[in-house]
Amino acid sequence: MRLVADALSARRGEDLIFTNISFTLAAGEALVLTGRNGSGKSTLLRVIAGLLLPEAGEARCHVVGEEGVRPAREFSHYLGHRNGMKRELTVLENLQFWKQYLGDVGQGLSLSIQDAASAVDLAGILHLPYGYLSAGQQRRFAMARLLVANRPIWILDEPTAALDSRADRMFEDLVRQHRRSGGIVLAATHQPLGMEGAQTLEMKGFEFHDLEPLA
Ligand SMILES: Nc1ncnc2c1ncn2[C@@H]1O[C@H](COP(=O)(O)OP(=O)(O)OP(=O)(O)O)[C@@H](O)[C@H]1O
Repeated sequence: MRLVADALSARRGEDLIFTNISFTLAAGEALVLTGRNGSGKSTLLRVIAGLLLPEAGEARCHVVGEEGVRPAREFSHYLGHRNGMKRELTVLENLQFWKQYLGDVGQGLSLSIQDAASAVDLAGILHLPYGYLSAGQQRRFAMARLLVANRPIWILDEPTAALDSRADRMFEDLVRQHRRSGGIVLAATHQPLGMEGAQTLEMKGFEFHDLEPLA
């Protein structure tokens, strides 16, 4: 599996946020996005995940043994700033929904919901409504979503916000394990996050132009 971002440009509202971004990631490789607030990190991650249409270019996957290419979104997990869970449903119901909705793609097997809960150190509270959990517990279960459906590309936007240092390490291990089994990881993060040897890409954002003084 290879992920290729080819000359991507994206617009938010009227503004071009970035142009001509290209990179290639092979199985097991990772990319860390850096850059100041508002420089376009989340926008690029959302474009690759297929949640925003690019203005130009494409993000595609080359799958070993398959002819042709497929959109990167078909192989991607996206963990954004929000957890993507319904507060009124139990943790189990939320994860059941995601397991069924996302399904497995590529080689490799997903974990059962019980095993995913254990992997994020929260076995035993699957029956609780998601809204009852602490912010850190909610984030851990959002991470468990990455495990209940097998998708080779993990797209992570500040994934460890709200986590304590123990949970940071737990997530680092999950990222390392994912990469060892051939997974690809893209992240906007200020934490080390198991991203050893990762490529980095500094987002510059669009240029601010000086405003004309008022007459
Ligand atoms: N829905 C939107 N409509 C219009 N402009 C937007 C929208 N979302 C983001 N932007 C603008 O796009 C630019 C890039 O935002 P983005 O969230 O990609 O940056 P970021 O590098 O991830 O920032 P941060 O580090 O603060 O999370 C910013 O100038 C932001 O104001």
